[in-house]
Parts: sequence; structure tokens; C-alpha cells
Amino acid sequence: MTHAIEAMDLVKKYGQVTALDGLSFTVPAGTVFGLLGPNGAGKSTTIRILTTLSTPTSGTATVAGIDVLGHPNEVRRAIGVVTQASGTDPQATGRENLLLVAQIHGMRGRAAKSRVDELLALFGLTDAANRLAKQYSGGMQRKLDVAMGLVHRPSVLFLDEPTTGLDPQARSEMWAEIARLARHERLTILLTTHYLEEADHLADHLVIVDRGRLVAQGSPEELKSELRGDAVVIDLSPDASVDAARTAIEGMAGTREITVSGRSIRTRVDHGASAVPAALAALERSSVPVAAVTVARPALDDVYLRYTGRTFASADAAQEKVEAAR
Ligand SMILES: Nc1ncnc2c1ncn2[C@@H]1O[C@H](COP(=O)(O)OP(=O)(O)OP(=O)(O)O)[C@@H](O)[C@H]1O
Repeated sequence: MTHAIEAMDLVKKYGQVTALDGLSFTVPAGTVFGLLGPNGAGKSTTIRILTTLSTPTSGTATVAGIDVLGHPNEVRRAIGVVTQASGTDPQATGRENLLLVAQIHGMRGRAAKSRVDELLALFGLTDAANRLAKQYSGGMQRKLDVAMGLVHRPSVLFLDEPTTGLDPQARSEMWAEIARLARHERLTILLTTHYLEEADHLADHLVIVDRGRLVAQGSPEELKSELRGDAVVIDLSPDASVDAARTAIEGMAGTREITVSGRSIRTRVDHGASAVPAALAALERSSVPVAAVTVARPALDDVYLRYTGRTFASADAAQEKVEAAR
């Protein structure tokens, strides 16, 4: 299979900060690829290098078969980039925004108009085409942003945190849109996200990056199936002692990777169905009241914990503290 993206041993240092620490991965052509990691993991830095906006301290990369360091202009013609900051002109209509991008890419007259009409239809924006972008909802603006990244028919599309800031409904519409694009436009899509369920839902393959290093890679299913057993989540009653509950669960045979998040304790066990009565009995013996217990297949959260020793949410929160202290 040909690779749409190859990143080889990328290192990026900003003074004392090592943002990328020897990151390598390949993205098969025509797939949705998730670059996943908490805040500060190095996702934006990777995208900046692959889209020629930044150069690595060492290492190399190709995009659409083109060397990003040797031929940045050719790479730019082959890619579409949709960043977290909107590139739309709020005072122009959706159609005008798209026509402007078409002109920047040297498209004129009927060719420009027909590509713009095609994209408006593809993103369900035809009825809103003549409204000002500032009047669009957050979800519509994000669709317009993605459409603007596709005007020149790139073969590789970079989507940096495509659903951050969207409400749940707009987020699920965006997910459907991205899945449809990948199927119908024969695009390779590299998506960064710090929503684990987004990567689980959309990505054919993904890499989990932590502190500038690759910690796991595979399809979401492969990564989850590497983890034996079930995840058991115990929600404690408001008056329960979380410490007593944790001690009780730690004392049970066969529990591993126990994490506490608020009043919820998560652990992995070989057989969820038989672990639940044992967990309830252990908590009862320790006089810990329980609100609910759920058994589930391991999620990407469990994969992340397994490879990094931290929960995804705690890594995110820790990085926010580091950045605030700088
Ligand atoms: N221009 C810069 N100067 C100094 N440090 C930087 C710079 N850009 C990024 N960093 C640091 O490099 C590390 C990786 O940052 P990066 O933005 O790539 O992470 P990220 O995974 O994209 O996170 P986020 O989801 O918050 O965007 C962080 O520690 C960040 O503070």
C-alpha cells in the first residue's frame, strides 16, 4: 500500500522544550488517520512540520510522496489544511469565501463557480450560500472552513481538532461529514484530536503520542483488543469514601490499572460479569455505598492508561498546569 504521509524520526526542540522526541509513523493513502494525544503532546507541532509551516530540528517527512523540506511549495499544492482558527472572512458570504479561495488557487469563471457549487452542496451549505459567514452557527462555520481547505482538490487533508468548541450535535454532524469525505473524495485525512471517542469513531488507524513520542499505534479495534478483559466502572454514592473504595477494589484479586476520576473508580478485570458481584461485596464489607456499576469493553482511555501509566484526562490537566506555570 502506498503511503500518503511518512514521518521519520522527527525531533523538534523549542529551546529547553522538546516538543517532538523522535516521532515516526506512516499513513496509508485513502484512510482517516488519527494523531491522538493530550494537550502539549506535540500534535500541532507535527502538523506544522508536515504542512511546511515549521522545520524539524532533525528528521524528515514526505507528504503525497513529496519531501516537505526539499519541495515545500509542491507539498502545499497537494494538501489542504484546516486549523483550529477559522480562516473565513466573517463579512463575506459562504459563497464569496469559497470563490476567494478558488481565485487564490488560480481558478476562474465557470471552473471556480462549479467547484464552489459542488462544495456548498457537499457540505449542505447551498441554502446558506448567500448568507454572511458571521451569521453561520459554529458547526456551519467549521464546515465552511473544511470546504475552503478542499477547493483545490488536495490529496491529503489536515484537520487540526475539527470539533473542538462544537456542541454535541454539531460534533456528530462533523463526524458524519468527515467519514463521508473520506469515502467519496478519496482523500487521506490526518486528524488531530484530544477527544478519544472522536478518534475511536473516525480513524482507520491511529497513533497515540505522549510527550513528543509515539506510545501506541494500530486501528482502534486492534489497540482495544490488545487489552484483555473488561473495564468495570463503579460510580460511588455522594457520601461514600473514595479512598476506602479504592482500597477495597485494590484488595480484590485480578483488578488492574485502577484509576479514580471524581467519584468514579475504573479498573480492568478478566471477566466483568463475575467481577461485579465480588466488587459489590468488597465495597459493602468496607461500608462504601455505590450508585451504579457498569461493565464495558476497554475503551481508548484504557489503551492510553496502559501505555502511559496516566489517564488521558489527567495528562491533559497536568499539561495545562505546566503551560500556565511557564
Ligand atoms: N513556539 C513554541 N515555543 C515554545 N514551546 C512550544 C512552541 N510550540 C509548542 N511548544 C511546546 O511544545 C510542546 C508540544 O506542543 P504542541 O502545540 O505541538 O502540542 P499539542 O499536542 O498540539 O497540544 P494542543 O492540543 O494543546 O495544541 C508543548 O510543551 C508546547 O508548550
